Amino acid sequence: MDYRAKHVLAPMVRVGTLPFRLLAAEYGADITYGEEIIDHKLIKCERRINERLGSVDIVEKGTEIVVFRTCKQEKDHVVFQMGTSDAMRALRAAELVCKDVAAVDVNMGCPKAFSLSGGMGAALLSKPDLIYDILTTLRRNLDIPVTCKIRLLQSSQETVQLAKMIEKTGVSALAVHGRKVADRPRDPAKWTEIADIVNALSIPVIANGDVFEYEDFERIKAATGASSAMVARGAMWNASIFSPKGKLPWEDVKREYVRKSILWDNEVKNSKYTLKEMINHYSSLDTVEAKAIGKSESLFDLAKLYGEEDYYQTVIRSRNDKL
Ligand SMILES: Cc1cc2nc3c(=O)[nH]c(=O)nc-3n(C[C@H](O)[C@H](O)[C@H](O)COP(=O)(O)O)c2cc1C
Repeated sequence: MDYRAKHVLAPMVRVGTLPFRLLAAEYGADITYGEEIIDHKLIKCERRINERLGSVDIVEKGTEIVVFRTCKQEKDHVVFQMGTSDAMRALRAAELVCKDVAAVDVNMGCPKAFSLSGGMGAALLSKPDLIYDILTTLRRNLDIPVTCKIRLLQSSQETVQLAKMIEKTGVSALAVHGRKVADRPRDPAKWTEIADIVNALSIPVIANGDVFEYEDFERIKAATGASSAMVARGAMWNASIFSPKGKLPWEDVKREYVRKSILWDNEVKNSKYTLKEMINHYSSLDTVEAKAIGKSESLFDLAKLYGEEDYYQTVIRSRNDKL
């Protein structure tokens, strides 16, 4: 996969499942990351072809719990992001998905207690030997590109040193979220510190942080010199941020997301979460609509809420015809 001059959908837990990734790609995203999935979870799974949906499902063995769903439409641009703290476990996990995705990425930026206590996410940033071990193990054993996503360290000098070590592992690209571990989302992303990394590396850098409009893709690239730009919240609120023609009304995007959730049988909790994030940004959670989402227990409930019952029934009929 080529990581230059790309507009990238960032990994987002709960948000970045198949319907959202396909939506972002339809609007113009060149590369779409899936939500982070922990290796411990993945190694308990098996790969199943889902004939009814036309998807590939990674399912927890002995259950119907879908941990990761993908399909051939996105095979050449979807990135599987993993949480790990162990090279061999990371490899076992990656082997389960590597035939169905374009690349594998390791999350080295998550500041949440769950990740840190498991030695994953940002905990890796202070363990360069372990980073080296994980990335070289994946790279030597997989036929697809391997990348990682980091946050900034305390000083720019330290981040550059780490980034150079990461480059030596042979990764295909490095995504940099321009915030430090202790920074909050409202703190401005430090584009100048991303620029320091770009200047020191030869591999493509994907700059991430505070892209909220289509024009910001070029602004962050110009300010950092990065090859590509990645967006999280700006896309979560309105996935049409990727469209060069400008954003569509968020209500239209929201409806399209509901339809895609139905089409790909998305986990309803994830659809509810994503819809609420959109509504909270553009309107309020204190609305009839938001409260009705809260009470919805199924995709059919969401279909009813948005007047998409006919679409829902058509999808179900066509799935049943495939049996
Ligand atoms: C809802 C949500 C979920 C996220 N989940 C992940 C994740 O699974 N893996 C990851 O590396 N970063 C995750 N992030 C961080 C984003 O990928 C991104 O680095 C951060 O939000 C900064 O980009 P932005 O300024 O465009 O929002 C998440 C962010 C949000 C808002």
